[in-house]
Amino acid sequence: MNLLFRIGFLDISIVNIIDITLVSVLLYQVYKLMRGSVAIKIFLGFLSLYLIYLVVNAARMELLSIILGQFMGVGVIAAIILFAPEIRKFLLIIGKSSIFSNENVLQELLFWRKRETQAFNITPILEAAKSLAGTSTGALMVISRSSELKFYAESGDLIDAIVSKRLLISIFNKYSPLHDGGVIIYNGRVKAARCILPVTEREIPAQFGLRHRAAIGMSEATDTLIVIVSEETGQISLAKNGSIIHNLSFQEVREILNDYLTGVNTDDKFDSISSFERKKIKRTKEA
Ligand SMILES: Nc1ncnc2c1ncn2[C@@H]1O[C@H](COP(=O)(O)OP(=O)(O)OP(=O)(O)O)[C@@H](O)[C@H]1O
Repeated sequence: MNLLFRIGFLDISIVNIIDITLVSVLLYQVYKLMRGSVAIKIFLGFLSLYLIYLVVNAARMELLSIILGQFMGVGVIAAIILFAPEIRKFLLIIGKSSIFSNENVLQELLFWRKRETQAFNITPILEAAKSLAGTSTGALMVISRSSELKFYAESGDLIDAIVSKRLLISIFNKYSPLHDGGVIIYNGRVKAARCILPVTEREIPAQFGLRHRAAIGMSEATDTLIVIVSEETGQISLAKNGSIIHNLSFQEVREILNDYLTGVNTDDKFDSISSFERKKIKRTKEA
């Protein structure tokens, strides 16, 4: 059964409406994924060309339709090459939200294993951050609640030691061979140090260098919370889901870290990069 509606001279069926709704949702998701990156301009260019192609095709303008049709055919391959990072990110997001992304959930289903608790004592992390900030020592700590992040851990040196203030301070000490890159902390253990994290490709405020770029990139690619201690200012920031909160007090870091590890939604606390810029401009004007 396919109900038909007549709007003007157009006959629209329920299937058409579902089709249009799904395409709109998909396009919006793609737009959200690319917002702020250079790729959005290329995407909008492609979309405009495709719409012109549809109109030209419907109007039966054959010559133009053939030319644009050829361009669209090559365009798909070109789009795959041009949008490779965005396609990768899109697939990662799907993987992240799927049941198989969580190693423990999979193990639970397959082996009926009891899930280990992910909440652990965060005081050593906070005290280390405080001490590192006090001596303006740069640090990047990736806290994961759902996975060991083996792929990223293997890019650095595997450690697998109980997290402690002394250990973290030793790792990030400027003279330590392990201080470059990020540490990965999972289930109360420092899994690895000197890890290379993915760098965001979005435009971010000029004040953020590579350390912050890597933290934002890691938060885009995984469900992790990243603690950043700035070497330049000694300030502490947190990154999650591609957003960042800057210059936090230790109490704020403690609260957000606690909420994250106990599964409370903290997303509303994080500024998107654009709103961070807007707030900064407002603060400058007010001063
Ligand atoms: N892809 C990456 N993965 C992990 N760590 C990285 C990555 N890129 C840079 N870093 C770390 O960031 C350091 C460089 O930080 P940089 O000064 O450029 O950043 P920043 O955001 O300005 O931070 P700060 O405020 O501490 O100066 C490097 O020494 C390295 O430890």
